[in-house]
Amino acid sequence: MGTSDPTVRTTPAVDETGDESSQILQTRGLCKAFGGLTATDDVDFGLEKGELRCLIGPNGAGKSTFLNLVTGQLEPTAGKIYYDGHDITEMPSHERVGRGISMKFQVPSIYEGLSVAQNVRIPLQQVADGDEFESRIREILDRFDLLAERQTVASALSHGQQQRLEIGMAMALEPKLMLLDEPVAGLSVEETAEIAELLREIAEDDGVALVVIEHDIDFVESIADRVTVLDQGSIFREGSIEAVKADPEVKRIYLGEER
Ligand SMILES: Nc1ncnc2c1ncn2[C@@H]1O[C@H](COP(=O)(O)OP(=O)(O)OP(=O)(O)O)[C@@H](O)[C@H]1O
Repeated sequence: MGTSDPTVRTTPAVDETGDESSQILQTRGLCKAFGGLTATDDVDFGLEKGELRCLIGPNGAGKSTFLNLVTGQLEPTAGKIYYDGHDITEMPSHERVGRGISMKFQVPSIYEGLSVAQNVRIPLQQVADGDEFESRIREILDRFDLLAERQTVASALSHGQQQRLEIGMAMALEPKLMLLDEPVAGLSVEETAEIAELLREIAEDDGVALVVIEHDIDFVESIADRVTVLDQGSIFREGSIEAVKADPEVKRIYLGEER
């Protein structure tokens, strides 16, 4: 599908010269089929280090499938995934986490029966020394505004606090790439604004690259450097939020969907 707007690309930013140093993540020809259904269709995706990219598209467009391929939860049918210059297509999921790819799922995957501090301790055990635990836990809880709740059992937190806790747990792993599936679904306006600010800080201050699946276009507008639109498993458009929002073809694929 073509467009006359030069700020909107119909093909993604893949560096064919082999100079991949500025990109933390690339996929080439990535495909995933579930039986006869192609959920990811020949996706060439490129993400700069420290970039905050939003992934949007209608229901069933293949957004979650794409993130699950990057984390290794799903195996591709074809294609390659490169992370920080290395081919990780065959790498097991836990090893990808160890190399700095962390995922935040839509439903908070926290340990509900444990305290807030104990939750943060779990990922820290993978990266920090024992004598650093207490100071690192305090640092993370302070940053994610959960210090007063350190002894609170996680199930008693508000939904917004649980989302912040899970992002804090993901940051405890010192990632280079964080993938988030609808991090503000069901949150209040205030909680959404807090998460938006945190994600911008994580990209700008920590230099972590983020891919965020999101349906809320106002939230996308408030955080994204660039936007990738998926439709029927393929990249449909890619560009600035302004250009993508103004594209009549993007509006067309969303027609009939409540946003
Ligand atoms: N494990 C699976 N087995 C079979 N089909 C699947 C599986 N996972 C996803 N699909 C199908 O693949 C397509 C893409 O699904 P996916 O969840 O990636 O889309 P999405 O863009 O994240 O959608 P939504 O916005 O509704 O979450 C859908 O048609 C879905 O039904």
